Amino acid sequence: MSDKKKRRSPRVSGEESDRPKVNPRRVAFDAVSAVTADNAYANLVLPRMLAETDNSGRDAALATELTYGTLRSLGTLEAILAAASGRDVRQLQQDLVDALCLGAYQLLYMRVPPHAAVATTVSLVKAAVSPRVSGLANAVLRKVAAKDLEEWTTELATGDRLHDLSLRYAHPQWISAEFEAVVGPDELPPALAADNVAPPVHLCAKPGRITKGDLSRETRGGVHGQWSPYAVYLPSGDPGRVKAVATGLAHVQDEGSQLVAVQLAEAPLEGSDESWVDLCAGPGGKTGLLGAIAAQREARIDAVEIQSHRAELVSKAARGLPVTVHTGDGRTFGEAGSADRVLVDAPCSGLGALRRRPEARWRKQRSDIDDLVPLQRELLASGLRLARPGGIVAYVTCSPVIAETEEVVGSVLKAGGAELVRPEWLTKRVPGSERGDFAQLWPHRHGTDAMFLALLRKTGNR
Ligand SMILES: C[S@@+](CC[C@H](N)C(=O)[O-])C[C@H]1O[C@@H](n2cnc3c(N)ncnc32)[C@H](O)[C@@H]1O
Repeated sequence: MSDKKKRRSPRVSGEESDRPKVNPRRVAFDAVSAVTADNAYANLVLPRMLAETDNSGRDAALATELTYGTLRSLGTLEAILAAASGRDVRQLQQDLVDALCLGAYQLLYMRVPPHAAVATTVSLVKAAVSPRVSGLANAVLRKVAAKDLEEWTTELATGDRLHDLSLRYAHPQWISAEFEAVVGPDELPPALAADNVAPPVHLCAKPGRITKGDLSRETRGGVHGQWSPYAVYLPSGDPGRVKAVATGLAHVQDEGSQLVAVQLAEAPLEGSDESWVDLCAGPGGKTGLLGAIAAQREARIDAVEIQSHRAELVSKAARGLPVTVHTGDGRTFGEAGSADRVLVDAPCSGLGALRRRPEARWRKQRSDIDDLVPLQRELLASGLRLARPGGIVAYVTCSPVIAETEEVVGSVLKAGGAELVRPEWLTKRVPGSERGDFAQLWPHRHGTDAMFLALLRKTGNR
């Protein structure tokens, strides 16, 4: 993404409120601008803009495809625009770059006829950027339109495999390198491609509250998930409108997140099994599922979250379940040796969920991971401190990156007092999920987020 230059806020209300309807391309432009100029999150800002501008049905679908697709592909679009314009796009004003990226996305990734993509983008530039640069926009987009995506990526290829794949599949090269270190070179292209496909909504039927069958009937056409005993795939529509979701009997949760939570509950354990801890609980997806399982087993959960607004979300997710929510630091929480099962769902880079957050890949940097690793180690060490001898700790990340996963676990194990347990409930259920002694799910293999799980048993005092 090019350098962000501050400028006016997106115009979806106020000055446009007297207009009967805002064009979906303009909505997409405003959403992309809010992301590039104001660091907004597309999945938060776009639904609000669509509602405020009365866009629904096909118009909303077009605005969504334009916004999410453009944001996902930003690095590749900017590289192509740089070649077509003969200049570094960072020299151009940001709102012009946003409009050009939207136009280039329609030319290269959608079936919009070239004359329509160019004409509508030039009109957008005139209205939303400045009539002075509409000629430049027209000239650049005509050059972009002269080749298709395959021809552009071939022309811009350098022969460096990782660079060329990153360009083709629109990922920063450092992320491709991190994925390749786990899946290897042959599986890298499908792993990258899967991040460019919007995921379906997965629901979790809380055990003891509603069955999968009843939930799928309520969703009218929802099908049972492939892996999790509680997953239902929502065919379409707003999950908030499903009655079971609105009443808390079910919740939205990626199937991979369900699997790692259930694996903690399914790990063999000798002795007492009544005191569970969820050490990084917000916003409460896994607490909700584990809380429902705990209720069936007469166990109870202490759920810890450092941010108070996220702790409130956990309380909401756990309503009616045997869960006590604490706002506090998981590194210092609780009494050593008191817990039978502990979940450490650590804050991480989130590189396993890039398909859900269109702009995320361009915002993250490798140094973010270096900043997270010490906290991840401390939280895992704290989880082991809380576990009683023989107790089980699940270390989970929504990232496959080696530094956040194997290396964190390896360094904490070095301190002694714990051993690895193979997550067999999960790996037997889900082919292709074994990663040495750990479990690793992938969007391209399993249709889930790329969740990592390590199971540890406390063997002595720490
Ligand atoms: C990956 S998210 C957890 C997702 C959650 N388990 C779920 O399934 O909905 C990590 C959470 O840990 C919280 N967190 C970060 N540092 C923490 C700390 N020191 N103690 C407790 N929670 C922390 C973050 O605020 C964030 O809500």
